[in-house]
Amino acid sequence: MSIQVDVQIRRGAFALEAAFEAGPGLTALFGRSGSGKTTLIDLIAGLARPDRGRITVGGAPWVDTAAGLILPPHRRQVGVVFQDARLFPHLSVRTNLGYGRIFARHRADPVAFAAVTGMLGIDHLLDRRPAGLSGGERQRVAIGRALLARPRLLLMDEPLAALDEARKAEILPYIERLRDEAGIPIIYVSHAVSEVARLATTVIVLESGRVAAAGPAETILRRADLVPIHEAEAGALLDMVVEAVDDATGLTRLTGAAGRLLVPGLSRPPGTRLRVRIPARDVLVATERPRGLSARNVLAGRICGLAPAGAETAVEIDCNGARLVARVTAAAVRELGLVPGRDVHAIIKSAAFDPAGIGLLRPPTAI
Ligand SMILES: Nc1ncnc2c1ncn2[C@@H]1O[C@H](COP(=O)(O)OP(=O)(O)OP(=O)(O)O)[C@@H](O)[C@H]1O
Repeated sequence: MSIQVDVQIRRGAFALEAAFEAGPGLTALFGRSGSGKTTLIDLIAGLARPDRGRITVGGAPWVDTAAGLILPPHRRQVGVVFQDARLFPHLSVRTNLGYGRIFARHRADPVAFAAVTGMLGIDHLLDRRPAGLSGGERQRVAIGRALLARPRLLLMDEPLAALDEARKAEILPYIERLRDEAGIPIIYVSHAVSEVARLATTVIVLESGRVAAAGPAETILRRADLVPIHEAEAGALLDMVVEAVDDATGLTRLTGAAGRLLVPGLSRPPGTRLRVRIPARDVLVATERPRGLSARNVLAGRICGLAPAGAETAVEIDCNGARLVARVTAAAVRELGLVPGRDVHAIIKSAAFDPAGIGLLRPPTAI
């Protein structure tokens, strides 16, 4: 299932003109405040009408202005999750969940109900009222309600923005499961690099109502010129597998194309596939293998690109097919003679490994 969007709309002084395609997994719409993310969600959900354009979901046209077609929201089979959960306060969680079903116009399916509540970890909350739930629990119920309407597409507009860090950490694994198990494309609006890095299969960068870049999360997020919020947050995403707990250090040993990494604070069983984000600011470059260094993680590689990143330079390093990126000053580039093709060592500071930023990874199943 995929979705194709090619739309134009003017809202006051703001003009949106955007085209993109989203496949299975989670597609992040990423951009500064005011870049048009919510406008795009409104157009896909049917809450706004484009001046011109087409939206097609799984081959079915939802919008085709040339043909005079604009399906109303209730005929779009789309689930929407907003920043606030928007549950009915006087109803139990179980009844709130049922509301999605009523609009889907089909009868209760106890198997689907149990699968959704199990996936979101909300079985034990069914008889409670929203007021007694934490913010994270409420959002999980809101996601469950959207899923039980059997949408062909799930739109999530900054679903974690109103939660504190602890609640965000609690809900992120459920969104990972949703991405990997729900079997429907998810379009996810965020301006938090860490969230996008952890969750996104594909990233669409919006700038002033236009698509500035689109592609796999690994490719987009390491480019400082495309990470629009704070270029210091650009970084690499490495696909790694848990090997074992290292006896000597008690750290978890991860292995991947780039080599081995020792990471603190992870309790994942061997064989677990992870996405590890390594911010460019936490990577140093050495032209010889460093000795007498406190950093444990040193990966050998070859410079494959240099790009300006604000006052500094982003050095892209190919470590056996995996790409790392380091931010260094222009002076260091000159003094160390950093040029494409040069063999180097990337030293990863331990600050790079924030356990909250390490996500579970499973390839999305094609549907
Ligand atoms: N109904 C409207 N009338 C006029 N201008 C509008 C309307 N709705 C949105 N805009 C403008 O369109 C631009 C894009 O807004 P939008 O909400 O899509 O951005 P966003 O990327 O979702 O921002 P944020 O991250 O702050 O939610 C903004 O400049 C906004 O002021």
